[in-house]
Amino acid sequence: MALWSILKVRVRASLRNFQRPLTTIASRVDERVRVRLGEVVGSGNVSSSLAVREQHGRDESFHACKPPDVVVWPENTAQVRQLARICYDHSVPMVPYGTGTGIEGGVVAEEGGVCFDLSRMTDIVDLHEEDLDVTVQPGVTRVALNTHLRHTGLWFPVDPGADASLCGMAATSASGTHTTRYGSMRENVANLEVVLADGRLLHTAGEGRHTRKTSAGYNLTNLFVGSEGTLGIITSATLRLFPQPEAVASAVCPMPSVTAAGECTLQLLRSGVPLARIELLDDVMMDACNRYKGLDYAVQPTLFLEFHGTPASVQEQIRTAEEVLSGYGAGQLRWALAASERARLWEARHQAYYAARALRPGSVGYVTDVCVPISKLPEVITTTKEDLIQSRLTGPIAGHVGDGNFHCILAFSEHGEQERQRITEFCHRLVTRALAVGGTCTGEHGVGVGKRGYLLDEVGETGLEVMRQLKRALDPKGLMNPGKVV
Ligand SMILES: Cc1cc2c(cc1C)N(C[C@H](O)[C@H](O)[C@H](O)COP(=O)(O)OP(=O)(O)OC[C@H]1O[C@@H](n3cnc4c(N)ncnc43)[C@H](O)[C@@H]1O)c1[nH]c(=O)[nH]c(=O)c1N2
Ligand SMILES: CCCCCCC(=O)C(=O)O
Ligand SMILES: [Mn+2]
Repeated sequence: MALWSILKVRVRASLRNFQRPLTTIASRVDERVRVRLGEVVGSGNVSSSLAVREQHGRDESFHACKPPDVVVWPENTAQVRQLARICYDHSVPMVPYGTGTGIEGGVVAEEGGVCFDLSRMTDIVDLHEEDLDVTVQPGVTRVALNTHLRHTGLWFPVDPGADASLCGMAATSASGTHTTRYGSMRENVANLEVVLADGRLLHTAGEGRHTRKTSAGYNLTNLFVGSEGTLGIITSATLRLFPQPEAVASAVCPMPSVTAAGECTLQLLRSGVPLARIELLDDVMMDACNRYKGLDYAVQPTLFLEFHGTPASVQEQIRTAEEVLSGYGAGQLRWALAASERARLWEARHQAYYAARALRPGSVGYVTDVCVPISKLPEVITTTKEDLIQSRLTGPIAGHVGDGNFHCILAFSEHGEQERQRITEFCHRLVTRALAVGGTCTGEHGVGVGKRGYLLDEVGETGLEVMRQLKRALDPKGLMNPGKVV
């Protein structure tokens, strides 16, 4: 059987496995419900216009738009609870919406229903500078938080390329370029306030609690981190903060091959240098970034590095790192020390998604996201690059290599059916390769609609069944973001 047919059979089989715990889902939001929703939020905060619905029925990815029936903009938690209760009573699906920057179709309204756009809840509720934590409402984005914190000497380091909402980041278990040193959302959320499907209010670590650690019962906080709107609506998040580093140095370092870059990354991690960031861009990605941002970096696999600490410790880290790098044939390091130069360097990295898509103007981007044990990274990334060449695909690679996590972005024309098929097959092989070495089908973008077919292989039958039991317990009518994750 051709690979494409095998793939289709497998995807169909795993789709059949979805025993969504829904009872009855109303296919449309009728006028009665619409009126009740409007009574809660006021007429300016509810819309059924097609343009607004279409804008909310898709994210930044290629996943097809499926608009919700209504969009509501609650302004506080009490309103979210009342809206949820109305949806629950009328068995209407609910889809939470942060900033729509997701790339696995998480906000696509698979079964219509009500989209909860949380962008008007923008309060930074509690800043405890002395405890190094902060509580934010779901409309607060990471840039808004860090701007607010600028004069406190503190910051929140989890940084996906997009300026996403922090509660959306909790919902997708996001990470970013600083994760290798500071962790992902999983390590940095201390408490969540969540409106459950029936309107009940849950504080995952207890109301008002904001400790650095707890061993009080089940870890409900991390049950909701990565739940992608399928278990409840996050109406506030308590996050860990860090002191802004006294000294920062960034560098760009060309490497002879992706294999050397991967092996060197491993050795740097083993050497104990507390790398603040280590990112790999392959030659194709460097070329795309040069073109997109008007830069002149060497078109070679390249490591982007950053060191944080006191001035003395940064110097020490750099000395060790340079020794390790030279052992792997690294080229000349280009340093960025001033804040503006560093910002330029990292802006080029963060725009990788758009730079890759700009290689083919008018294209859409098929983004992959796998993560493997760090020791397997050199092998998996090298094989993936060979696979791209054999598949006749242009797929720049960028990776958070300190975490064993990397992406290819395959820019394709919506009309090129054959090319799209080759891309789907390539992505399937990539995920299979990652799973085979003990990796995961998604390091950070989440399952959404794109990775549902792989969850069974990844967590096993019992794992998936326990996830579904948890879903049924919290959302017995199957109304929370139906068609996603489990
Ligand atoms: C250019 C670029 C670069 C990157 C990325 C995107 C883009 C466009 N991303 C992906 C994206 O930014 C990330 O998934 C964010 O966490 C999504 O946050 P939004 O607020 O946009 O959620 P969005 O609105 O897209 O929703 C995503 C999912 O979360 C749910 N959700 C949102 N808010 C919720 C809430 N308050 N309560 C419950 N559920 C909620 C939604 O229902 C949906 O399932 C990423 N990601 C990453 O991890 N690392 C990276 O490096 C990058 N880089
Ligand atoms: C090859 C670049 C793909 C980028 C996808 C977005 C993302 O997660 C990132 O790290 O950037
Ligand atoms: Mn990423």
